[in-house]
Amino acid sequence: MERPGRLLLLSELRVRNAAYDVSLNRSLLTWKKRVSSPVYHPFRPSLSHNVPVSEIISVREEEEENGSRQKEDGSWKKMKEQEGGDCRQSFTVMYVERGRQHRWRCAEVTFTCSDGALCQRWVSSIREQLASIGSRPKHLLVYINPFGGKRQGKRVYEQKVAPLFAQAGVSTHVIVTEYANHARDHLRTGAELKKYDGVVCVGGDGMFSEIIHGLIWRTQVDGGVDLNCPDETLSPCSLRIGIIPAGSTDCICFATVGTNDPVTSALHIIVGDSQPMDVCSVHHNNAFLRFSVSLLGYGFYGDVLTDSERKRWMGPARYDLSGLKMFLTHHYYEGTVSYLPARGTMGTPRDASTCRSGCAVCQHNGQLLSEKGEKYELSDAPDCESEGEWRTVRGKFLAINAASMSCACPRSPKGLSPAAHLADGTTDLILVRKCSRFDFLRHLLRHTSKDDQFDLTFVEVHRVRRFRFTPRYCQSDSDLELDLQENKHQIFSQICRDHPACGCTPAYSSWNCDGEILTHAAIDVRAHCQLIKLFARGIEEPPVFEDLTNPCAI
Ligand SMILES: Nc1ncnc2c1ncn2[C@@H]1O[C@H](COP(=O)(O)OP(=O)(O)OP(=O)(O)O)[C@@H](O)[C@H]1O
Repeated sequence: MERPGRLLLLSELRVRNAAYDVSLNRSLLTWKKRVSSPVYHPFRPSLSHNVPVSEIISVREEEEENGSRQKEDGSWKKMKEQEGGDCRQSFTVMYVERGRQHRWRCAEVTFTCSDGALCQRWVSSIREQLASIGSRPKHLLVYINPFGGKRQGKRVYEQKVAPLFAQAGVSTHVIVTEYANHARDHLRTGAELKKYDGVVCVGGDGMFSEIIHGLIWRTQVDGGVDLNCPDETLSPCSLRIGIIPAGSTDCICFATVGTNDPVTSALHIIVGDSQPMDVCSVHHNNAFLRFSVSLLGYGFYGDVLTDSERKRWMGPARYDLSGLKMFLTHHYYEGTVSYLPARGTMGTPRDASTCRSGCAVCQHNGQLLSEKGEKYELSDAPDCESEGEWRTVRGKFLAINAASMSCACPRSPKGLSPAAHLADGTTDLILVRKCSRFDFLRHLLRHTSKDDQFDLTFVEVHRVRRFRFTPRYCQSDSDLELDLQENKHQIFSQICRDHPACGCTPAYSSWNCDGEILTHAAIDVRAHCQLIKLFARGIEEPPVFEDLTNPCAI
């Protein structure tokens, strides 16, 4: 077998009339400027460029005629007449270049050689290497929500994404959705999934949610899995999902790529990245309700969503207004939370390190908890507090949040649970107990600061595999009687849920499930390890040394 470092080609080629030694092996394309004086100069810009073959987008041949050169796409590009009038051939390599804040751009470099046959060898060698990368998608199914965010989805796709796919030789079948849940329903029944290597959604988090609901549902039906049974082992989806951000909330894209930029996302799709991701299933009384990949929030975040839905006409400003209103209203809710802690797994919610590209915690826990591995058995149902590993907490809560990822977004760069992982098979259960408005404000402000979010006496956090919530009014009569003896005042909240005009705290809130309101408050949530895969690689650590002087980048 060929070793990755074996040299495939080494030639002297020209870049902008300067001589370069250019080499290609199975993993790297390198071009290094020939210097007349070998004396080391500390301030001379770097003269060597390395591009991993995995990050080459495409290579195209340029043909010269009478001092001009014709691109393969038929357009003409003026070139300086070569001295002596010798006929030269050139080819252009397009590759990924990293910019600031995890943005990727498409850069290109044109190599010129005097020998046409040599030029051909270079082009076909690079193409051979690209073709041997099995993870790159060739056929994609694309859904565009034309009404997401600022209604720019179609334009963003056509102007920024489609040309890149065409250059990289990726063919697409594009469906512009005509109504809500069009993409979900098409994936469930109509789509011929065998024809594709991946599904791309152009839109926001709501659109992504449609895609995963369609894809996971279809995978379970094809695999004979009963989604209504919360104890079923779900079948992982084989098709990867790409997100081209074009919504008003693009948190999933931000959390998995590190930026909300359509070009960056398109390049991650083209190079065939793969980022596994956990999905939580939400059930009520043995009936499937929804999937969640980011935030399940009861109390504060549920109320903000419910209120903001009534203010849709305001646009994204509605979230600020509803947030302020719900903060001032300061409702708290009673109930029982039972949870199954993650045992034997790496990482805790209070770790200083965060989930990054190639995360060791996700890799370790992924092997331990994978849906197919079944090495980790979930304990029996929590019928009584002492059974199995289940733990139970009762109380009055301002917020109950389950974060399956950090939930970082441009507004809250660290997110609700900064150390949560994308693919470790767990969710971070955050309980914010009843406290003063001032304390709750301190808690909320920590989403935007560097301070430890959980270092507050009224906040507790648990990394869990599964949890259940029962609001107080759903508890058994005997539970209620016991509670009423403890605090007679509670009976009014029970009455007040039917009489909101009296102004007392309502008895129950709603769950905000990735931006959708759930119809039931009593839910059973289970994390499914690495159920889906995205065309992403997680957030990359910034390079130790960045070559900012690359003269070939455009
Ligand atoms: N053609 C369509 N017409 C109306 N609604 C659609 C259409 N296609 C998709 N939708 C729905 O629009 C909703 C919002 O879409 P998306 O997430 O792309 O944008 P968004 O601006 O981020 O939305 P929001 O912030 O309101 O969640 C999704 O829940 C999706 O089901």
